[in-house]
Amino acid sequence: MSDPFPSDPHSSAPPLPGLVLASASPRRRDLLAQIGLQPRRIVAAGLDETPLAGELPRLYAQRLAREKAAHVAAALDEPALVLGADTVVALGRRILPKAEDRETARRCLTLLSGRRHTVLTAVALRPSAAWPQGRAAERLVASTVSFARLTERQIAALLDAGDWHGKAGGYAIQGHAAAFVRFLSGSPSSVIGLPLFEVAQLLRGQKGDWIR
Ligand SMILES: Cc1cn([C@H]2C[C@H](O)[C@@H](COP(=O)(O)OP(=O)(O)OP(=O)(O)O)O2)c(=O)[nH]c1=O
Repeated sequence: MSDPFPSDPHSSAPPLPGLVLASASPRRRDLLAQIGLQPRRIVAAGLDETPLAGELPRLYAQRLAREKAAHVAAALDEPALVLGADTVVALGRRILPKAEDRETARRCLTLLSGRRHTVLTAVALRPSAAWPQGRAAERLVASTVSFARLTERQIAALLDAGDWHGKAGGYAIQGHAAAFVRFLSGSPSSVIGLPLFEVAQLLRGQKGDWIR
């Protein structure tokens, strides 16, 4: 039987672009899946994330999201829309580190105990050169999180839980720290790494049928 839908080798239609997630974060992949988006590819940018001297938290998050998306977009020779993001925990003008060891997480939790802080997530979209119809776009989302006062024993228990590893500010609101979060004002998905409402809005602003 002949193929009812033969592909036309002479078709001039451009190949469809794919969504590429420029992040090593499994949270970001899971958050995209939550709204029905599956990236065609996941490519970690692997950039140096050291803040510039005196860099303000908002500008830092925006710069990194932009750099992650642009870095991955520049390396692609296929039509693609690249999504980069960066999440920063800020105490006023101070940027708290991403906790890679227990002592850093302990220092962060001690600072956050009994206080309100800001969680900033910047997202950036960059089209690859092979998809010039795409538009560069970005958003910054700020949320406020208030922690209860933590005792030394409670901090030790949070550290033992281990889910602070690789998290901005040394805690995971989706993990054990939730037992100490008095309130969150803003975007829960943004605190975990990707503001889903804003990502959907940005995709709706692109040419093509990315999301309804
Ligand atoms: C505050 C907070 C942060 N986080 C996470 C989100 C981000 O993955 C991480 C902040 O580090 P990021 O540098 O934003 O992201 P990443 O290192 O995980 O991945 P990549 O740089 O490749 O994109 O902290 C939580 O999961 N829960 C929280 O409550």
